[in-house]
Amino acid sequence: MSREQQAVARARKAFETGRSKSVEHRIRQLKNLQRLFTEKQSVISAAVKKDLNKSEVGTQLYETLGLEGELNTAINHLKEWAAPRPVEKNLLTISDTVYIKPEPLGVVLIIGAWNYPWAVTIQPLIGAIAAGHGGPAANLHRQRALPRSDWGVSETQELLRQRFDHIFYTGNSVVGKLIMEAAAKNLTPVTLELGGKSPCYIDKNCDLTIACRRVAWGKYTNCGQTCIAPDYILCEPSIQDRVIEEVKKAIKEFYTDNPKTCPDYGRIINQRHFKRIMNMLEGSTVAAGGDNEESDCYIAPTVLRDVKPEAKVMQEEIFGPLLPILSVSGLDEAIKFINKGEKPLALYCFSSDNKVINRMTDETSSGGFLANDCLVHFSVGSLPFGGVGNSGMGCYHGKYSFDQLSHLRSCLIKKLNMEGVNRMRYPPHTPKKLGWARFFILNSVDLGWVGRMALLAVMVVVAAVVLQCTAQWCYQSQYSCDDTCRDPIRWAAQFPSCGGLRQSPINIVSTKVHVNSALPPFNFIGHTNTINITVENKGHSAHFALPHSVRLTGGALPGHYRAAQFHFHWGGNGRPGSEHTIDGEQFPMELHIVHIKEPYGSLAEAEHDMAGIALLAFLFEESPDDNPHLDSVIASLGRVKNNGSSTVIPNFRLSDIIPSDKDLFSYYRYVGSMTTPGCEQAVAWTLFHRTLPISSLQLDAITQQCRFWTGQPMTDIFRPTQPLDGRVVYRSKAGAALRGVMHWWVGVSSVLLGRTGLIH
Ligand SMILES: NC(=O)C1=CN([C@@H]2O[C@H](COP(=O)(O)OP(=O)(O)OC[C@H]3O[C@@H](n4cnc5c(N)ncnc54)[C@H](O)[C@@H]3O)[C@@H](O)[C@H]2O)C=CC1
Ligand SMILES: CC(C)=CCC/C(C)=C/CC/C(C)=C/C(=O)O
Repeated sequence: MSREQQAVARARKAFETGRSKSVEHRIRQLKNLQRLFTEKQSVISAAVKKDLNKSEVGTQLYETLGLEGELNTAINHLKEWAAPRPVEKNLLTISDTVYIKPEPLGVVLIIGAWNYPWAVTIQPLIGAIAAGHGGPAANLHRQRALPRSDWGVSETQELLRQRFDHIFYTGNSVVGKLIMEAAAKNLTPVTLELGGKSPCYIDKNCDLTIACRRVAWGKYTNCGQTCIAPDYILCEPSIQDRVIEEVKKAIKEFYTDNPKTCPDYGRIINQRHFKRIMNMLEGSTVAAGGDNEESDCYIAPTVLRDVKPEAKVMQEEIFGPLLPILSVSGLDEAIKFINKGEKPLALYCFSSDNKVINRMTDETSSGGFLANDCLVHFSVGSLPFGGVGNSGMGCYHGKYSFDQLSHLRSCLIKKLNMEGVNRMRYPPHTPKKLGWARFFILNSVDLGWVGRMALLAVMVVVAAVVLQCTAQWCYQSQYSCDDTCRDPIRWAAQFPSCGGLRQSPINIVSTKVHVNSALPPFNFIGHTNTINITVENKGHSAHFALPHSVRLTGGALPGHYRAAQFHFHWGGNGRPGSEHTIDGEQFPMELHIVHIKEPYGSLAEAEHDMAGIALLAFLFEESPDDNPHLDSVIASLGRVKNNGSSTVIPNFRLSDIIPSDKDLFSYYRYVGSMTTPGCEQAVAWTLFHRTLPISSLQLDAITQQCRFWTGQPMTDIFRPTQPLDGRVVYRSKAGAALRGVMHWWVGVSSVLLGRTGLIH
């Protein structure tokens, strides 16, 4: 086994122990690394001094200071970074637990360059430890420093033959491609922090002294061997001389008249690079600097003027202290020039004019963009640092390092209930299910603070929608409606009252009814008033709303009642559709007029009272002729074909469709329920003997016009008859005395309450 294989095996074994997954362990490791920079600062600085002639202060300022900041950030935020991250949900997943769980990938190989040897290796290492990796194999390629731990090109090549879970590479683009090729063999993800030529546009509209000082600092720091150093200047010819003068002034200010002896001026890493940089001078005019000494790897801060795009120095990243100036006619040409090249790692623009800065950002692309300064974006831990295109892929710093080296695992934890909602995605697929799926999937729930505020409201909407999809009831005729709705025999599963012992409708066996002389005629109030009524398709039937002025007393009802609405139950295609049957006979249609006991304001309030709702029912019988009083009703149904649609019938009189109270003295009475969910057992039923006429043509017209909420034709809208369960059906006797009324009702109530008491 090679040294490299052993190192990788050790790292993998360490990872497989699972120790590195604990956040406490990661924080301990990061604190150990923190100690390295306090305890070994002078050793670190001395090593970098040997390599690059960086001063101790320079090493701290440009390398270790940033690392200390990164360590503090990681230690302080790790718990938060590593914690599961709840995400926005859609309506389909609102009741699930949906989150991102950051997980370590495994073993990470970090390959760094020599120019900032600590920054470019330890900074990704901080991310790797924070993300919970085992023992990352850091390859520190430094020529003179720490020789025994130095692994160079051949060791890196051997490492690349091993399998890793991520490779984080910093260096040039040519080697970057080799890294990616090696990684591809194992489909290992890569982060490539590469370089390239970072342009610097100086607009004539800016303070050139300040601009040139900042450019000079960015260029000559570390002797130009900085990945994000401004590679060359683009400016108009009119300002070139001033730019040269100002850069020269800054060089003198920073590095004295003799940079060679200045402790803050660095050296080229080796003679190979020295020769490479010196070769680039060929064909260009030196405007400042140019002095050099090969044995000392010294090249003075140098400015080149009137440089042509074809010049040698413009063919590759300089990575040394040469600053070429190229002429452009203005911003347009600068943008064109930049866009002709590869996408740079950094792009700099100096201008006092925001429009210039905005155009430069809008019309170009680069890893990072900095206006009116150089390099400092590297030190902002909250900004992702990385290239684009030829300057690299992936990014790091702060939380970005953690994320870059983590697997952001998508987790969705569902419960095994709520199966009804899932039906929209199970075959058979139908356009209706697709409609629901669109609604549930495309409506997201933002759980930000605003979202949290709105969550309650959303839950209500969702509950309503879920109910509609999972608990929506339907008539038997609709039952094929994607199997999401409940037909009458399953209403009770969702609406428990529907399984009660006082349910309606019933079959009335005429020979078993109890004739009761205490059931007097009714007293209709407002039935002859001319009113405008609103008709609405409610999805299961059409409701005709009645005003409060229509009222009802008498009929042995225990109080005064006001009308709420009337509706019809019908069949279809010649089939009968009444709800109640008499001696087993079903009638073509049935009219229900719903009344609420006073002082209740709504059905919901009335449903707690056993006689809170008074329902007057009329059966229709087929007649040879049309019933002209039904014309306006039939016409209005044609205007409310679809669920939710409504219309108005003007000048309507209830007395036109039902006989006057004088003619309605004969009726059946029993206590029961509403005939649609929730089947509230709060109804005093009155079914009149007197039937209403309707022709078969009218019946056809009624049953063929409307559609259910499911879109199907609204036919056979009746609930099958329910067991009597011991209840008594009474029949009124014409001419009954009014004084027996309360006595009758009290009698009925006590019988029912007694039964209810037995049941519970
Ligand atoms: N984007 C960024 O953050 C940074 C980018 N850079 C870029 O790096 C470049 C300068 O560094 P380099 O000269 O590349 O540094 P380098 O010569 O130190 O190479 C970088 C790493 O690649 C390894 N390597 C080199 N040749 C290899 C090969 N054939 N096979 C396998 N491994 C190999 C080296 O051992 C070293 O660890 C510049 O282009 C600079 O812009 C440098 C620092 C930071
Ligand atoms: C404000 C301040 C001290 C900023 C430091 C900017 C700087 C010189 C960063 C160096 C970045 C770096 C490590 C580049 C590289 O790898 O080439």
